[in-house]
Amino acid sequence: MNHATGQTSHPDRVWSVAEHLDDVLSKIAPLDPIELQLLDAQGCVLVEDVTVTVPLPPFDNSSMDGYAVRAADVAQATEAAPVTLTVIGDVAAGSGELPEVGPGQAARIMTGAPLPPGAEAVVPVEWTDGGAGAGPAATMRAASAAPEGAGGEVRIHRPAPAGAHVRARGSDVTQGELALRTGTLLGPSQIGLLAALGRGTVRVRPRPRVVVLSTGSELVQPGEALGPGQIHDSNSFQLTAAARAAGALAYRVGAVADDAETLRATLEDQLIRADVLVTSGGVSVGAYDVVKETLAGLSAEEGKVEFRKLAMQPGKPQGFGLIGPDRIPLLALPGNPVSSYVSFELFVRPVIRALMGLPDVHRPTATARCTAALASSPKGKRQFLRGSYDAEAGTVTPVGGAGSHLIKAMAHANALIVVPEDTTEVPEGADVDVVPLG
Ligand SMILES: Nc1nc2c(c(=O)[nH]1)N[C@H]1C(S)=C(S)[C@@H](COP(=O)(O)OP(=O)(O)OC[C@H]3O[C@@H](n4cnc5c(N)ncnc54)[C@H](O)[C@@H]3O)O[C@H]1N2
Ligand code: MOO
Repeated sequence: MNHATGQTSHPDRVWSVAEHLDDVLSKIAPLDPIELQLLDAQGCVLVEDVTVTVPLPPFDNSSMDGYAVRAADVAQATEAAPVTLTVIGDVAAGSGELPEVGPGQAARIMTGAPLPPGAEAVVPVEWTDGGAGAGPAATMRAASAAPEGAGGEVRIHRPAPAGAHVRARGSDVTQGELALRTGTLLGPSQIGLLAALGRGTVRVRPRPRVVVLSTGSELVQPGEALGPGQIHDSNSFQLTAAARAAGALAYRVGAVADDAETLRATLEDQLIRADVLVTSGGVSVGAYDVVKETLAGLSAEEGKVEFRKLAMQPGKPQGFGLIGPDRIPLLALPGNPVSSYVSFELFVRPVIRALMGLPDVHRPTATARCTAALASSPKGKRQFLRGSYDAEAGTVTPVGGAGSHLIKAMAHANALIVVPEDTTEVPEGADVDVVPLG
């Protein structure tokens, strides 16, 4: 369709991969941000600047299990001439009430516990006798087994200047500081920081809800026996898995028979829960190509889906448009299993990532030395062959042939080999572009 005029392009026009992709992406805007629970926001893009309301750490605390002391008290301590201090109590992590450490005193302190008033440094337990009166201690005894450790005396073997083994309030982030900038992709450590800052929810672009439905009267659900002429529906599983791998929340709808009314009703039902609709099958030129038949004839109110021929192999027939009251993007992919998967990688994955507001919507490409000759790529078409890519060796080996029904070869490949439109043959050992599939 021409955006300016709303006209449909000529049915004989052949679109390049880039033209189709540009047209699709030009109609996709990132989803509106929503507030999500932290773990639901993993993999999403942050849509707010997160500033620090409580510094981290929120209070001065010990980085070691040991004794909180006054620096001057222990300045002269050596193992030969230890300094003896009176232990006034325990400070455990989470302690609210803190003892005041006066001259000649120490408080036994645990990692993460607040530094009590009066104390300036922490002497690790290994630099003391641990209160046992013998040589250097290796460890503290559990308070439950030896409550007397919270009192008595401790001999300090080494000095500790002010600040030693103390993690100062705000030494990680200070109040008012920018912790995470809008546009940040939330991975595990960003989620950890948000939690540390006390954020229970966060504003992000959500994962798109992708509804996948396959069409074909020959399709049978895996697990069920095949009758004559039937095959198992593999596309809806492959595409749903691919949508999840791309970051979407994907829902698989059972295969729909080649019947226009059923397809129309199913699409109407699914529109409510979809940010993207993906169909497979029924887009070529056969007498039962019901996706094309149904969607090419939508009323202006229902939306518009255009069916095109692309200069690519596999994946020549493609449908794309916006349907329903909310104008939800619909991508109608060809039914051949390799065609539908390659089409997903090229067109649906970027749509999902654009909806999520991710900066890199396309997979990176690499150059690799092809270990075998590639013969007879169709002239004028961009061909996507399946390959086994070895990043370390910088090589790619074709897996299976060009047939778009070769499901096993696809499953044994880890990359697509791209043969440009003007190339029909690639000699063994030549460099080719590859798209590694993660
Ligand atoms: N006369 C012509 N015939 C065909 C042309 C053409 O230009 N002229 N194009 C061919 C190309 S290229 C493709 S790709 C396919 C696309 O066909 P459809 O999108 O209409 O898909 P179907 O006819 O429904 O199915 C094709 C093939 O794939 C199998 N299939 C379909 N759905 C599934 C599924 N969910 N799981 C597993 N396998 C599936 C189906 O049984 C067929 O074998 O058209 C060519 N024909
Ligand atoms: O274009 Mo079809 O997708 O080659 O098999």
